[in-house]
Amino acid sequence: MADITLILLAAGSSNRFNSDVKKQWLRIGHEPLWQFVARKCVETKLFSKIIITSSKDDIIFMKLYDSFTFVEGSTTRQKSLKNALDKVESDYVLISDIARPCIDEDFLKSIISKANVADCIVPYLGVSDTIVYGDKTIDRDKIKRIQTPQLSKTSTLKSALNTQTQYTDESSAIVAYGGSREFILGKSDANKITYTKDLKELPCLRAPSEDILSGTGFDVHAFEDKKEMYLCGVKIDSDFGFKAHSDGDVAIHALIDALLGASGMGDIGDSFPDSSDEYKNIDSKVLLNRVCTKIREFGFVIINVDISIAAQTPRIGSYKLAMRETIAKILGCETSRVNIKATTTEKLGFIGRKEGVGVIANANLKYFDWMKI
Ligand SMILES: Nc1ccn([C@@H]2O[C@H](COP(=O)(O)OP(=O)(O)OP(=O)(O)O)[C@@H](O)[C@H]2O)c(=O)n1
Ligand SMILES: C[C@](O)(CO)[C@H](O)COP(=O)(O)O
Repeated sequence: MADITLILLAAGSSNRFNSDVKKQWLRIGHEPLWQFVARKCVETKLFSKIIITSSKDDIIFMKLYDSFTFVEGSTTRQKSLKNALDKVESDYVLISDIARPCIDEDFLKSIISKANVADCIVPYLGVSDTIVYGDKTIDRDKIKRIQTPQLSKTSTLKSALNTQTQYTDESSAIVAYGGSREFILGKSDANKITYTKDLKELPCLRAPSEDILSGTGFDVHAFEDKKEMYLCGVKIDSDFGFKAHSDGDVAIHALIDALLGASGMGDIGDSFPDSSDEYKNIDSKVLLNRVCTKIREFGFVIINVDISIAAQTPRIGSYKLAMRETIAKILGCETSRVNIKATTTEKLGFIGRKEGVGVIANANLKYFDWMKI
């Protein structure tokens, strides 16, 4: 069998999908869609290497899920593809949109079996409706809806893409370059998710798991004179604040770790390293907002959070409602889904000696149910 590298393109921004969730992160059972597709392709044993293109922001999290070769994408499909092609050494390369999740082994084999027939093997579907272009009814038998996966000779495709012209698929680039293209009949299972309505047409997609995912976060900060104090995003009336690289909002930091824990997305230092100047004195509400956006993009919904603040000083009671409201607004949930508790440590330990504050937070998430869209 020919040596074939598979490139799965997953660096798009899902604009037309128009949802909080990016289509490549929709959950099939527990798996994000990109992993569901890649795993099925691994199981076919047809490929010597699998490369996945993804946005720079997503790659760090994808690496927590699996050990494929991840390559940073770019602003267009073709530019993302070129980044991945730089890593291809095999004679043939099969390229597919991650947004075509229901391609199966038989379909892949039927495309690969034509490897020697042309420079690019392309699946297509015909159309059965009348087609009008401007005022003119055109011959619909000449219309082809082009699908992926497409199999190309690697050297031909690399040469064909050595251009500034942007093509919407590999076969168009190869034909424009003077290469040959062989069409084979595609299938509706290989249709692409572009809009949310497309999901209903794809038979292989299982519902997301109904499991509840729970995470815990813990953080401590020492007091520091002459700083403003923020807890849960609320300014506290105090002569001192917290020693920290950021604004020191220890409660938001614990909450971020709880959310990252529940979603399996590492910890706060992985996302916002304290070695980076970008985060110096940063408002922790901005960090929480970024984490919430990512959590939603990756297919999670926040159920509730619970925050326990251990402080001998300051007294928290009068701030609790403002804290709940501030956090709920950032989380995009009802105030009732955010609970704030406070306790002293009965003057024991570093908290009791008024040297700092400790916070434990808990978060519960579920998967976004795209079947209800
Ligand atoms: N800069 C880009 C744009 C697209 N793609 C990938 O190319 C495939 C086809 O693109 P499309 O369906 O248009 O996806 P998006 O670009 O995400 O969608 P939209 O145009 O609606 O934002 C997708 O699997 C997408 O992830 C990519 O790798 N890099
Ligand atoms: C490659 C493709 O899927 C073939 O139909 C299509 O051209 C991708 O276009 P998009 O605008 O990037 O979705």
